[in-house]
Amino acid sequence: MQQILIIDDERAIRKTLSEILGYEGFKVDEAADGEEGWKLFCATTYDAVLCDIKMPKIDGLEFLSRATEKNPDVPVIMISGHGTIETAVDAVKKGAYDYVAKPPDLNRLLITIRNAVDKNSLAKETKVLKRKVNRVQEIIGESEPILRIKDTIDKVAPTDARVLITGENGAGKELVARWLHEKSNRSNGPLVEVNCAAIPSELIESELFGHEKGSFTSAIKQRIGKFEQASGGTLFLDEIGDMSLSAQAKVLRALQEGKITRVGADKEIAVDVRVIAATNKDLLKETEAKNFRLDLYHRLGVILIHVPSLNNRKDDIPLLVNKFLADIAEDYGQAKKSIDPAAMVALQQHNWTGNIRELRNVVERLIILSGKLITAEDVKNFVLPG
Ligand SMILES: Nc1ncnc2c1ncn2[C@@H]1O[C@H](COP(=O)(O)OP(=O)(O)OP(=O)(O)O)[C@@H](O)[C@H]1O
Repeated sequence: MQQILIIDDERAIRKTLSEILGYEGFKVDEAADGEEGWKLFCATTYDAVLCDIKMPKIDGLEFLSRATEKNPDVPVIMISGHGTIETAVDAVKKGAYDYVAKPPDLNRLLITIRNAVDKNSLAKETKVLKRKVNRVQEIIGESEPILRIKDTIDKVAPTDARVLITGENGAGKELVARWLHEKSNRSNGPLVEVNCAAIPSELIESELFGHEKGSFTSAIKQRIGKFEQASGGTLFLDEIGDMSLSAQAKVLRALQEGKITRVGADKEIAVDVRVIAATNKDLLKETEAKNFRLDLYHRLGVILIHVPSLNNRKDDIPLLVNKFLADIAEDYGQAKKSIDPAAMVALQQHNWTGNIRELRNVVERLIILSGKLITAEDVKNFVLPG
């Protein structure tokens, strides 16, 4: 139920407003002066406040300034008597949502309150959504290797040291890179990701360093590369093991000198970028096979983080399953399903690929196909072949 606070020293006005708003379905609290109103405001998060301007002790403007400082999302509507209209206009400039004149026109008052409450709930929804979108997903796991990885992230993130993250596809390398950025002093800067395997080798240089208009046939306008885009932040080079040797040479130069040159340009541009790289390949083997430059390997791998596959940290499986059960239920807008301990053991004993996405898909399938309680039978029928 939406809650409104009415602050007015005239009892008759308080009573009338309170009755009407109560009739309209709001829960209403009343305060006879600014001080009492302030105490109530501090104790409850109201959906809107109606506040008289002229009051003993704390007056309406003082209340407004405290309220906007404490919780700027709660709309405050001023009630102005004779001679305070100018003050009311001033209050709106200082952050009041609106004002109504005394005696209030009840229709107008109700519309104003409804609009204010709607605006407030939209603001709240937007905040929740933004938090959901922006938040980096937690690294789930309490196994020894995961605890070690979290510890390394805490130690390494605030430095500018380059990090090479290895592990199978879907093991969680990108998640580690995101946390390295999030916990670094560069977290207000951009995190720019490049999937080196997804870009054709003839385009990778222009992708990384940018190009000048006309520098090659399809370069119809100037383009800023990922190194420049990431300036002040972090550049995440994913699948670095798939980068061509000629691009490797240029990346090496950029790392050595802190400068890049756009394709087709003569001018060098200084870039302030921290590079984090990841690969599912064994880069040392690739250097032996002459597919990867050893000097670049050493430049990139100041700190090495290996993300082990699920089979090497089976203790984490129940935690991950529970997390996915909760996340997927939330996505579907359903209550979280329970899982029988025997079903959990069956999942834990399964021989997983290194890809955590596989486990998530399995949990999603179980949620869709099982009853309220996921049983070992469900796991056998729907998940584990053979
Ligand atoms: N420890 C973890 N806790 C929770 N979720 C995880 C964990 N590790 C990975 N995930 C999730 O699994 C998925 C795959 O992880 P991520 O993309 O980081 O892997 P990757 O190794 O970078 O994969 P790729 O090699 O395909 O780029 C993502 O949705 C990620 O959020």
